[in-house]
Amino acid sequence: MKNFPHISLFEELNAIETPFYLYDMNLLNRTLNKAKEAADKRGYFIHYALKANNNNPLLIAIRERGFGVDCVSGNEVSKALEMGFSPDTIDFAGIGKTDEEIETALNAEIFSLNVESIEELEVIDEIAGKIGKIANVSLRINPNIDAHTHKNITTGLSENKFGLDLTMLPKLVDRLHAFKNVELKGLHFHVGSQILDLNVFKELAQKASQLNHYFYNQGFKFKHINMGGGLGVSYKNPSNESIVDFEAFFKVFEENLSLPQGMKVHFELGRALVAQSGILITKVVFVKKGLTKKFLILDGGMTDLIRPALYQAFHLTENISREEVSETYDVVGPICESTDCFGENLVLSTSYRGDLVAIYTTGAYGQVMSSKYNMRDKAKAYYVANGILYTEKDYVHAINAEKE
Ligand SMILES: Cc1ncc(COP(=O)(O)O)c(C=O)c1O
Ligand SMILES: N[C@@H](CCCC[NH3+])C(=O)O
Repeated sequence: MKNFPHISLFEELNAIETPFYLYDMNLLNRTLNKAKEAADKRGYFIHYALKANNNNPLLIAIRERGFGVDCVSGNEVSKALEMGFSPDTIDFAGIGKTDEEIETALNAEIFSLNVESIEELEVIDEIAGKIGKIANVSLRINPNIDAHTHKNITTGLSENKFGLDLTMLPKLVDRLHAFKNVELKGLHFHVGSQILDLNVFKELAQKASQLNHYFYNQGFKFKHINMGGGLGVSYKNPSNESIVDFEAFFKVFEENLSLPQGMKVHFELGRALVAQSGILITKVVFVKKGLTKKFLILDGGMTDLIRPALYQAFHLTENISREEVSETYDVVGPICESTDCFGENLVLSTSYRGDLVAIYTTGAYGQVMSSKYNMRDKAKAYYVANGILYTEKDYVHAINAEKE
């Protein structure tokens, strides 16, 4: 259990019904502080990509540091507003916004609707006209950059369902002046997720600067440029690399963006802000001997954490009930699907029925992507702060009491 930082709480954790998510609020706060410090010193603004995790304690910490929110559905916009984020810090992306979702965003007068097609722009213009609003809009351009990440989470290559293709720009520019109820505020990019190669961001910064220049020369003087999210985290080494190098990330943009004076630079980070703060805790139900393999069958499965099944994603997995590392297992969940497997040939402590197993780096795209398939109950969330274990209600109560 080299990586488990909350072993002093073992008895309490062992008494909770598994599987459950455990969030480290001290680590979250340190991560947010580092990100903010590196962004603030360059005048950059971060919208947290709420899709990564929408639990209230995390959103409160994010709001309190003055971050905005990046949303991808009308319900996410409503959630951000409900949690007290100021409308002028909320942006809304997504290729298939419904009329109702567009209306929700327009009525709330959010910072920007990030538009992904000419067809969408036409509808936004029409709806804004109908309800007497001027829509704040940014154009999501697909810069045709290879994000060098898993093919299922890359979004910036040509003929991707996301964004406006570069070849369409002349046609787009011709049409832009015709929209009466739209104010073009900025450009938006996002090329993929879990990007570890900073050269991808260097290429993005350079291409984005050229594209902004192209629009500038056509008379479009945008107020902001949004570089999206996508910064990756270490799934292999969560305890040694618990906080992403935000300084190095923002420096790439500082060195490679070339923009007119006064233009604001925005980001939409999700995973890098919250992934390492979450751990999925699950219990060994059976240790099953196969013909040549041993299976560790857990009570947590792909309904609780779908990333391994969906993207063949690796998450470091440890038996936290025992010390010595000595056996090789295929670690699987109980769901009736062959892809319900957290990892093959993983080396863990010799494990026994009832042991607790920690699956790390699950704060982003973990709990939010859970389902009730097989009529399973959803895993609950617990929070640790300063060595104390809380339910969500108790944690929110404690931080409110602290403020009084
Ligand atoms: C448009 C957009 N912005 C931001 C994000 C956040 O990405 P990440 O969690 O990789 O930072 C995503 C998800 O990939 C996205 O699609
Ligand atoms: N959900 C994905 C990333 C997609 C991000 C949204 N565009 C993951 O778990 O890695």
